[in-house]
Amino acid sequence: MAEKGRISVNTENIFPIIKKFLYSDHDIFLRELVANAIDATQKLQKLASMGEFNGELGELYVQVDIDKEAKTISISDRGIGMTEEEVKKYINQVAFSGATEFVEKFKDQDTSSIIGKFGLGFYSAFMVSKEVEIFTKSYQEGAQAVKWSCDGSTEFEIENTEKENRGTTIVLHVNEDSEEFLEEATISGILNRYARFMPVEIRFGTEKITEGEGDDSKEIEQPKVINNTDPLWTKDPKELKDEDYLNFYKDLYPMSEEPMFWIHLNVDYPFNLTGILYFPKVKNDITLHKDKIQLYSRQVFITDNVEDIVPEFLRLMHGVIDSPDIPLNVSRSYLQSDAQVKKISNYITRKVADKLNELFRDNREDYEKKWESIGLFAKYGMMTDDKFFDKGKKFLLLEDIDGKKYTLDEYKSLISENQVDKNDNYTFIYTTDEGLQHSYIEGAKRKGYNILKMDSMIDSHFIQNVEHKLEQIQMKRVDADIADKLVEKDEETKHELTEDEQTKLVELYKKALGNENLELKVEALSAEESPVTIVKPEFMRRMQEMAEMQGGGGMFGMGMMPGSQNIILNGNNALIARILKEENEAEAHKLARHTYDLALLSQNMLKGSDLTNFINRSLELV
Ligand SMILES: Nc1ncnc2c1ncn2[C@@H]1O[C@H](COP(=O)(O)OP(=O)(O)OP(=O)(O)O)[C@@H](O)[C@H]1O
Repeated sequence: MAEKGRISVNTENIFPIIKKFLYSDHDIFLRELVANAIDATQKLQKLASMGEFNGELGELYVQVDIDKEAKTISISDRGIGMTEEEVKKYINQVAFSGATEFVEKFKDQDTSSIIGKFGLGFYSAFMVSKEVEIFTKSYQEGAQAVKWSCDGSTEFEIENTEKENRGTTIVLHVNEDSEEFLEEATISGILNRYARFMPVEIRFGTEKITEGEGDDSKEIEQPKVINNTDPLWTKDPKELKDEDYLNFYKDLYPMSEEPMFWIHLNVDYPFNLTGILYFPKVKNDITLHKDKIQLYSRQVFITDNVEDIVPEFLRLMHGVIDSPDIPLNVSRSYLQSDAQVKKISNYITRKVADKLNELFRDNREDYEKKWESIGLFAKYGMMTDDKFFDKGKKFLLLEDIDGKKYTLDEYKSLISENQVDKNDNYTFIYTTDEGLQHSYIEGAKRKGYNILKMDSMIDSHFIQNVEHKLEQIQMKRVDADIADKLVEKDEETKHELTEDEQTKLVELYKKALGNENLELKVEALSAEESPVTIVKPEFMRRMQEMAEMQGGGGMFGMGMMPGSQNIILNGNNALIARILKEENEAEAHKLARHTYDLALLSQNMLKGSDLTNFINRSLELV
């Protein structure tokens, strides 16, 4: 029979493990200790508000000090403090049992983010200290102050001590490897990062201010408060003006351009979340804007890596999210499967979609002006989130080459006359480069087609996505086919050439161009269309682009994939007819070559010696 048992972990090993695991992020010891001090202060405030503490509250703040000579850092609060029993219970037992669990669970993982989860918060002090002392006096009447000390082994000492004020002071005797933490700038930096918006005043160092006016003014030194205890997101949106939001933004991102607009998040059911998300003006370089959202838990800064809480596409936004309900201190894979996190992520997505919809509805003109930036969010969102896609269909705008913007529905009705093919598909014709695709655009315009501009970085992906998700829409780049064939209709232009003549023409071109493998086709186009056109069929071109994106072009190298370029000969063009009738073979080949070069030229594909030859031949013909 199998035997069941428990893996026992010896607490002797804990400190080395904590130190080893957490070495990458030593800074957080200060966050943990200051957060504890703030908790203790808020608990006292709570007791007072419930009438369970009737003593003098006094000035409530957390004081951080460094003493370079004694090599100590201390964190003091005037919160609830602890009795001897409480020290034994909360510091000794909880931490040690928590630490045991910690060691068992995460022996083999990268655990730099899981510290607080198991009540190791306080123990993070040992990452930077060779000895830690706690001086504490409970808020309860007549409480005896106690001193606890520990040198990082599992032995601790606890004794009675004298302490004037209620509350707790933690003294860290900084170890040799951590002396950087005795620098004012280092501590300032850490406090600025983690404690900037903590809810109880934190004092560190002093600052000089001028008091009074004119001759009476004097300089005085006063404690420096490093935090803003009630940041904007904790306030009632109804009381805030645009200016407040813009100022707060400047505060958070001093170097950034003004944002376009923002959303104030505020829910308390089924989870707790507040925050402000800003939409920056984004241009093409998405990566520059990523990872600017800061995540807080009850005003304690946790991280600016919100990968798993905020849907990918919304990571372009800036701002803060504060939620005590996000399990911050657990591993990433856990976060991804956490139902709460999913709900939060869905909530944010919905809010953003609603905001865009509202902007669109309330002020279309302004919305259109901001479309360049908004479009990135909208398209990115529609690609990555199906629910967002459904909402986005209403506020997505398509822009044509004349700069006119349409919703999907508006666009469909615009092209319903002329650009619906024989299978009832709406054909959206787009250009990625107006300069390069100019001759094709002209051709399509002659047919009365509308041409969309799809030239942003995200568009090529977006196109595939839209097609896939929307029925009866097909996207074709303007050079995917000759203008006559872009929208496939039943009607056919009559061929002037017989089958034999067509075969002869193809052979003639192959010979003239000296390449048997060219994909040549004779089509009956209108007489005024060019004699030769090179097209890049939509499907093959996308394959090629994909292959290139995946590096090198796969089995085809950087070259052209077969079938990714077709040469269309216009059987109804007068010049083609003349080439076919030309009895002098050399002359026929010369003309064939020339018409082909013209097609290349219109696409900016005529290069090197081919170009030189073309110029010489042109001069000769002139
Ligand atoms: N400054 C303090 N004043 C009063 N009690 C404190 C103070 N610091 C710590 N404690 C007590 O010690 C306990 C353990 O602290 P520790 O930081 O290890 O874990 P935690 O704060 O409970 O959890 P976490 O840090 O994971 O949020 C606290 O819950 C609290 O009861």
